[in-house]
Amino acid sequence: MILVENLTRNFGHHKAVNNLSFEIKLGEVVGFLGPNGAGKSTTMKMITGFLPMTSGKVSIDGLDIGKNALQVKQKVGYLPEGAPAYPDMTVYQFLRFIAEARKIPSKEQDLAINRVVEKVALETVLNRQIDNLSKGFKRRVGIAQALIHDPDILILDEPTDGLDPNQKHQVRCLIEDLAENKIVIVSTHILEEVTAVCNRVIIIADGEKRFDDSPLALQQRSKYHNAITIKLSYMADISGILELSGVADLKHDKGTNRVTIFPETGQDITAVVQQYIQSNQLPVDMVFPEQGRLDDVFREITSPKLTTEEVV
Ligand SMILES: Nc1ncnc2c1ncn2[C@@H]1O[C@H](COP(=O)(O)OP(=O)(O)OP(=O)(O)O)[C@@H](O)[C@H]1O
Repeated sequence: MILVENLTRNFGHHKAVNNLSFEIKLGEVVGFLGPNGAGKSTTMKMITGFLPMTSGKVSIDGLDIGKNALQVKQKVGYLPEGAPAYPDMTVYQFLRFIAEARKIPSKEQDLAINRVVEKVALETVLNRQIDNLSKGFKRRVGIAQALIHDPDILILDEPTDGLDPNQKHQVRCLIEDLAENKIVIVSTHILEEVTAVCNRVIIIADGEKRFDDSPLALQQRSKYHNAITIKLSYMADISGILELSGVADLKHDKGTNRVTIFPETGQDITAVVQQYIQSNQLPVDMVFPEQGRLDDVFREITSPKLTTEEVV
């Protein structure tokens, strides 16, 4: 278990992380989200013991990181932002080097290297120089080094940043696979990542926690959650839709002839809308169920807090 209590880090007068508290249990895959400069990497570095905190407390399985840094680091695998490695080394040399640095006994190193090479599928590039690998493979090498000592906790800072869609997909599948019996924290500013791989979302902005709940709860904050958009092939009278039970509002974009129908909170309006379309023989080309627009929710959650003077 990870327990973070009132974690704070100042750089000069700037509070990069401000009084952050949360608790993460085994089996949780946490998306740690925030805009650029929100304090994600600074938090990750403090949780992994790579950066001293200004104040607060981090403990892992009851061990205070300030007092037991070495023991805590043995429990944690960390992929820093940008997945730094030694570019002149081959993948094998790098993993061997990390196994040494992690003080894995010589007799167990081959086993540890083979295990992560298989897990992360690095067999085909084992003897290639890291510098010459694609970004996707470089990232996988970074994940392999984080896993080499078989940690219970995996902290990945922007693991899919800069990857193409196929590579992103591969890394996400890998994270899902790894998450089974670990705690995984994935720092990202990519919203789709959260719904793809995480079962919990923590959002920070200006170093402070702004949201901590499930990805579904995040989607439910969107006005578009469970809304339905229909595309009309030509103009038709749709005024009766607003009278339907459970419908809160509608938006008609006359340029594209798309109508978005918003439900009252918690209502499922699929059946009533479909029935209305049929009984009124509306010229509908397509029907799109909406999941919720996370971009809007993210903007709302992370927008700067207004001061009392600004509110007045
Ligand atoms: N070593 C440092 N010295 C001074 N300021 C720093 C240092 N490291 C981070 N900061 C500042 O602290 C704030 C938080 O930075 P951090 O890198 O943690 O943000 P982030 O959420 O990871 O951003 P990004 O998504 O851009 O990586 C930023 O304003 C950053 O400029």
